[in-house]
Amino acid sequence: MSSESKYKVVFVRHGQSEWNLKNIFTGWHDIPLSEQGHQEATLAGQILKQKGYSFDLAITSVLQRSIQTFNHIAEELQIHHIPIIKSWRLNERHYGSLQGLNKSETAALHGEAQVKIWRRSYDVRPPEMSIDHPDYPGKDSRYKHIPPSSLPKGECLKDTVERVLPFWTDTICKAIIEGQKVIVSAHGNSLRAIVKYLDKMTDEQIMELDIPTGVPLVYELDENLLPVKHYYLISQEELEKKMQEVKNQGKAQQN
Ligand SMILES: O=C(O)[C@@H](CO)OP(=O)(O)O
Repeated sequence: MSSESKYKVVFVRHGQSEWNLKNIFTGWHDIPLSEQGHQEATLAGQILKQKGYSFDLAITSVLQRSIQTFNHIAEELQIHHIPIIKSWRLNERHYGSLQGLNKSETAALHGEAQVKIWRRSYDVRPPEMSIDHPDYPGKDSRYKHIPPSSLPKGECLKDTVERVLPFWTDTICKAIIEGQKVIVSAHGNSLRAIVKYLDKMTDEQIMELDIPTGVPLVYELDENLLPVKHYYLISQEELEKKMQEVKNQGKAQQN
């Protein structure tokens, strides 16, 4: 089995959004970056520039926080000209009727253990969103090409894996094999879906993985697109701090 690195792909979770800041379940709700999120995305671009990265193709979800994040990176790297593929398949995990609720208040009401199950279990779905909910994707013209039966009303990570992986294989892997340098600007849980697949993580292992906002994550892949190694482009200390911040969002009391 080859373990030589042949390709690199860079993932980045969008910078902090307005709803990350307010600690609200977000999912497919289309909320912009916060001031801190804009700064994190700019910093991600500066780090990539400083380390000599450049890209031929950008891939984002159809949610503005991922697109804004790439735009900051494009600004820093001066790569506004490269093609961007935007796909709903990279959207955040759909959080069902939890979307719009504060995570700490939900933990105070239902318990931290239940919130951890909703946030991080592999195959337990959050409560379903009704089709009357203002955020129901069937009301949004950007999803009109998707058959209603494929539109989520609330996903567990397993559901997200099932919609992300065909896109990973058919579009992202294809571009990587063609020799394109690809950056993927997406979301905490759509990236957890890809990472679980790449690193063959168990359903238990993935529960403990949190992806911080606005930090480039490099995967080196062999000729068969199997991972050789991966690393974040910030110090271990900063990384642990940022990962812990994500974990803490499910606590009834912050701090
Ligand atoms: O609210 C969400 O959509 C996600 C990402 O921000 O949160 P969590 O980390 O709780 O899965």
